[in-house]
Amino acid sequence: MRQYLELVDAALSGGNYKSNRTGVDTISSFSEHYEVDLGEGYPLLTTKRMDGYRWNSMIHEVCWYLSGDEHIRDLREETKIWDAWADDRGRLDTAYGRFWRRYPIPEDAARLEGESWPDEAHRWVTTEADGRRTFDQLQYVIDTLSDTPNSRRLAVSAWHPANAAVSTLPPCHYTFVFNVQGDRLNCHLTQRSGDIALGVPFNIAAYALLTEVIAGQTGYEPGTFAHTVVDAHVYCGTDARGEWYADNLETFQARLEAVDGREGYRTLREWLESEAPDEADGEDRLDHVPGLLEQLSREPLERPKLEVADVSIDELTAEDVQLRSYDAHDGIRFSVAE
Ligand SMILES: Nc1nc(=O)c2c([nH]1)NC[C@@H]1CN(c3ccc(C(=O)N[C@@H](CCC(=O)O)C(=O)O)cc3)CN21
Ligand SMILES: O=c1ccn([C@H]2C[C@H](O)[C@@H](COP(=O)(O)O)O2)c(=O)[nH]1
Repeated sequence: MRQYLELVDAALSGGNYKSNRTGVDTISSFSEHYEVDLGEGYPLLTTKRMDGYRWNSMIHEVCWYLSGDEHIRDLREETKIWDAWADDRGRLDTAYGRFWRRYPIPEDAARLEGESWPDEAHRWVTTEADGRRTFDQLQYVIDTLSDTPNSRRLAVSAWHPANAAVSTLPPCHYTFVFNVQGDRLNCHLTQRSGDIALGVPFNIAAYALLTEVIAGQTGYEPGTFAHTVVDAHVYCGTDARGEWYADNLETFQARLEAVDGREGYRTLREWLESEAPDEADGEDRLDHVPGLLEQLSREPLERPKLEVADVSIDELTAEDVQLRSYDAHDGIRFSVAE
């Protein structure tokens, strides 16, 4: 997908060196935005292989979001990608789906006079087993798309400010809005923080899938997926390896600017590997720059297609989604900064 390569290039060429809570440094860029027409195929990356176990992780992650679960007990049977942020009972306070499907409604005593809140009989309110009331944002969007498709209020939020302030890992992709134009269903995602090499390819795949599923359920054609990433970053290593970028970013960026043609990215990668200190022992591939330069050197291939069974968001399983006509360059391994 061309737009992903442009995002990689924009962050590397315009980004600043930035340390952060993980201890793995980054090259970081502010407010990157791109748009993809889902009518031209499914935007799964082809410059690295994303089928097989990566696809399995992504699709089960989406099913976990849709489940509304606050824990990863089912998800971790399929993939380890969230294990590092959960406790041994599988509890995780970055439960996207918990807020998508079960956003907490204030108790009666916590409400102020004049505020509007739905009662327990309301269409999208659930009274849970222990009596607490929650709101299903995603079902609200789906039903409103059928009833009042021109609504400009089709927003879903995974952000609860008070929870985010104390959470181990507040949601990264924290709000999305659907918008109908003609017969097309568009989706705009805002992400506060994006790990361009590892997280963002999953995020693109997940929201493009979600848009296709909801378009199918509501009778629209999948339209544009628009994505804004506020802190768009490339991890570049720890200690001496990370610091090398602090001291040499200008030289690196001048060389990147001078690249002419795809082969030039490979030459830049070779220069980088010969100049930068090796990664510390046991810290292989926390520097994502070489793997991303490799991707920039590859020609994107034809976009694949998705086939999604006609089932509701409550019934959707991994088997209901088939990837068709997918061909990709070799996989690239990156390590995750915790
Ligand atoms: N630094 C960082 N980057 C992220 O993308 C990220 C976090 N932290 N923390 C929370 C979640 C977890 N996510 C992750 C975590 C790991 C992979 C990962 O290792 N992906 C491998 C495939 C691993 C697998 O499928 O088993 C890849 O090559 O894409 C991807 C997304 C996205 N998020
Ligand atoms: O879906 C996701 C989840 C997480 N990320 C990345 C973005 C950051 O690199 C880390 C989160 O660290 P913060 O310090 O909380 O920003 O995880 C992602 O890209 N996509």
